[in-house]
This record gives sequence, C-alpha cells and structure tokens, in this order.
Amino acid sequence: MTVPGQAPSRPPRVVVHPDKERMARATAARLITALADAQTARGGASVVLTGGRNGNALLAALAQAPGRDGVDWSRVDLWWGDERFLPDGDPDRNHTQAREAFLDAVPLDPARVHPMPASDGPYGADAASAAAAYAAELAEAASAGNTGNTASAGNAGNTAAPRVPAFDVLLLGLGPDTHVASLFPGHPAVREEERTVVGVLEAPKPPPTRISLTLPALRAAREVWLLAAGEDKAEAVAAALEGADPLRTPASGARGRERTLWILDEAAAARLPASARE
Ligand SMILES: O=C(O)[C@H](O)[C@@H](O)[C@H](O)[C@H](O)COP(=O)(O)O
Repeated sequence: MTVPGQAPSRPPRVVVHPDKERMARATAARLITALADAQTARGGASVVLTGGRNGNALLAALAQAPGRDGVDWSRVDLWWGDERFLPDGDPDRNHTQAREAFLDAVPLDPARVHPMPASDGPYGADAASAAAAYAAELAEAASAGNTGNTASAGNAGNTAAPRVPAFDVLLLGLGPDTHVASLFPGHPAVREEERTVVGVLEAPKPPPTRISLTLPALRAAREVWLLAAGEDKAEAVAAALEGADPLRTPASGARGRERTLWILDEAAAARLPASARE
C-alpha cells in the first residue's frame, strides 16, 4: 500500500534525450500535455518550479513552445521547490530567473503565482520565518483545494500533519552532489519529516541561505520530474537511481505518488545500465 507522503514502491522511469537543448524542448512539450491533462481532469493544474540551468532552460523552451496555448495558464498554480534567500528582484533568485525566462510570456493569474519570500520582505533575513510563512501558504491552498486535490505530507497517519497541494508536476534539478531543491547531503533539512518548508543555512552551493520544500512535501506531488544534463551529473544520476540512502543522496528520496520520471541527456545517463532506460 502506498501511504500518502511516503515514497511509493513504483520504480522511477528514465527518458534520455540526445542533448540538453532537445531535452528542454521535449520536456516543455511533455509539461504542456501534463498540465492540459490535469486541467481536463480537475479544472486547475499546479506545477512546482526548480532553480538551476536545466529548470531555466525548460522554462525558456516552454515560452517558445508551439503548443503552449493548449494550457489555460490563468488556471495554473505555480509554486517553487526552493529559493535562494536574497532580496526581491535579485538576479540570482529563482523567481527572478523564472520571470525572465517564462512568467511574463503567458497570461498567468498573479494570485496563482506563489514565489517564496525574499530576504527584504516581511520576515527580513529570518529564513526560518519566511519558510514557515510559505508552509502556511501551501497549507491554505491545500485546504482550499484550489487545484481540486490535496495530499498529506509529514508523518503518515498523523492527522495533524502539515499539508500541501497534490502538485500535478514537481520539477527538480540535480546537483553533482545529488542535492535536489535545497536539500543537500547530510544537511539537517534533508532529515526533516514534519515541516513542509524549511530555512536552509550554510548551503554548500551559493548563496548559503535558502528556503526549501522538504522530502515529505516533494513526495506529495503526483509526478516528480528530475532534470539532469551533462557529464558532471552522471555519477549523481547513477547513485540516485541505485536507491542510495536519501540522507546522503537526497535525489533518491524524491518520488512522486503516481510517477517519478528522470529526464536526462546522453551525458548525464552515461553511467546507467542499458536496462535502466525506457
Ligand atoms: O536553486 C537552486 O540552485 C536549485 O533549485 C538547485 O537544486 C538546482 O536545481 C540544482 O543545483 C541543479 O542546477 P543546474 O540545473 O544548474 O545544474
């Protein structure tokens, strides 16, 4: 039995594209189809965006995609899996980069765009309070059921567990150290089982202060798509797909309730056995 909020037993699937440009274009088409299907089934759709080069390349491809009007963007909720805790508009913020790549290209409903707080916002430099505020925003959306579906996150069986929407698609980039979102190997955030969003201090990837969804929150998504391109990711991809301990290999703990999809280019797939590919 699959317990909401816990890793399901269905194994991840792997798709490999010839190079990172074609990977971005194909993933944009795949995302358009997934969101249009979600809208047909449930009225709205929700997607969790990721920072990093592959996440931004996907958004740029989405802005250019011929089929993008197949989605009613005014009925899409956009969330973020993590954020670099910097002032609003800082060029290194994931929100700023997403805005430049995509957000201004489609008719989104501003009320359904949910950036994580900035370090010059109401919580000042207090990343923990900013994270708690984002957790509250997620919980409110979950209880309002604004995507028509919600899921528990946190300790299974605990009815007081925090909740997040059952995101239709949650996107994650992959670090060479196997981090996803801002969950770095061995860091306290990767051990979090109760809270859905945490402040992350002393991250090994700059900037050091970040906000991140936790593994239980990531696992509330219907579908988790992990994006990796380049040979520097090949070892991390192989380790995560071998099912290594998520405390040391956070990517292996990122599973969707219905599907986990690894989307790779040839270079990132180089260390996988042929049997691991679709
Ligand atoms: O804000 C961030 O830095 C990220 O969300 C981070 O988890 C990123 O996705 C990976 O480090 C992969 O980044 P690349 O795609 O640039 O390799």
